[in-house]
Amino acid sequence: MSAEPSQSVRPSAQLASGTPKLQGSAQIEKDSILSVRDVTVGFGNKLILDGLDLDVVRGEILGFVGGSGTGKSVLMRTILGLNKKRRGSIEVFGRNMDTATEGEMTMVRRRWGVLFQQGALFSSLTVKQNIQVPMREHLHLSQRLMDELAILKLDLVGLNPDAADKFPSELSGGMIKRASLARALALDPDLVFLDEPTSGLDPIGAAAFDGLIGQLSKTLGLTVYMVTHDLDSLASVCNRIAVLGDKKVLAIGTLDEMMKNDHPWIESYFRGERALRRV
Ligand SMILES: Nc1ncnc2c1ncn2[C@@H]1O[C@H](COP(=O)(O)OP(=O)(O)OP(=O)(O)O)[C@@H](O)[C@H]1O
Repeated sequence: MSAEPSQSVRPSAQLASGTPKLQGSAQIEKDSILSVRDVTVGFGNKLILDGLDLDVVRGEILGFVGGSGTGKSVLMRTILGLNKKRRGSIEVFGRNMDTATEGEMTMVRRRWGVLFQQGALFSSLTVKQNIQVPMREHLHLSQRLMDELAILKLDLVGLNPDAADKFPSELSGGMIKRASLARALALDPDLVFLDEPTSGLDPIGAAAFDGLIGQLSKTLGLTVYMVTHDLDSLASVCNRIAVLGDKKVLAIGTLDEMMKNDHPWIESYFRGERALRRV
């Protein structure tokens, strides 16, 4: 995945609106549904994250950026419990992930959805069966009800019911992203993690996907944690942006605040030649 800001200029990229009213760090901590404190992750003798802090506020769309290989996916996987940390704590929905009981962990997993890079649909399952994987794991529903729910999820992400019986290999890139999002929404989550959701999409498809994320966030009250390299996504749907660098969150705030930040990487990302071309 390239670390370069997107070259494309979207048809209707604008500054995010509807930013939650945040009054300083105390308010952010109070409204936080994901709280990361002092998290340190390494592999062998290579330290990737060192004492990282982060809060994600209920209802916001947080864009997460950083140079290639800085650890954006590692952090997301650590939050999801797929990577071990060496130090620190992670609280999701008020539950400390180290001390939560198995039952509490199951409840937390039911309340989040994940869209991995490239969609990560099971290639041997149809779209409908993919959407039903989390339902089978967590719910006890009849096949008929799960079939109805799968069609509703497809509708939610703008796919026709006839996509239900297709295999991932029969879908376009944009349809794969939408089908993956439908699977991430299978259990009506409060929080979704999206790892580079618009990568590989053309500018019109990417703008439509951004629009979908914004609309779902608004109508379902979804909180969105989105790793992206896409400046248009950051500008059009993200309420806040976090920048990863030097093994930590270097800065977090609105796009306006990023535009004023004079850290060299942040400056070249948000005010470099490529970024300014999209203005
Ligand atoms: N399981 C692992 N074992 C060893 N090293 C790993 C492992 N997972 C990630 N890394 C290393 O951690 C570093 C950060 O990787 P990560 O995939 O999080 O970067 P990223 O910021 O998401 O990059 P990109 O924007 O290119 O996707 C890289 O140097 C990667 O090689």
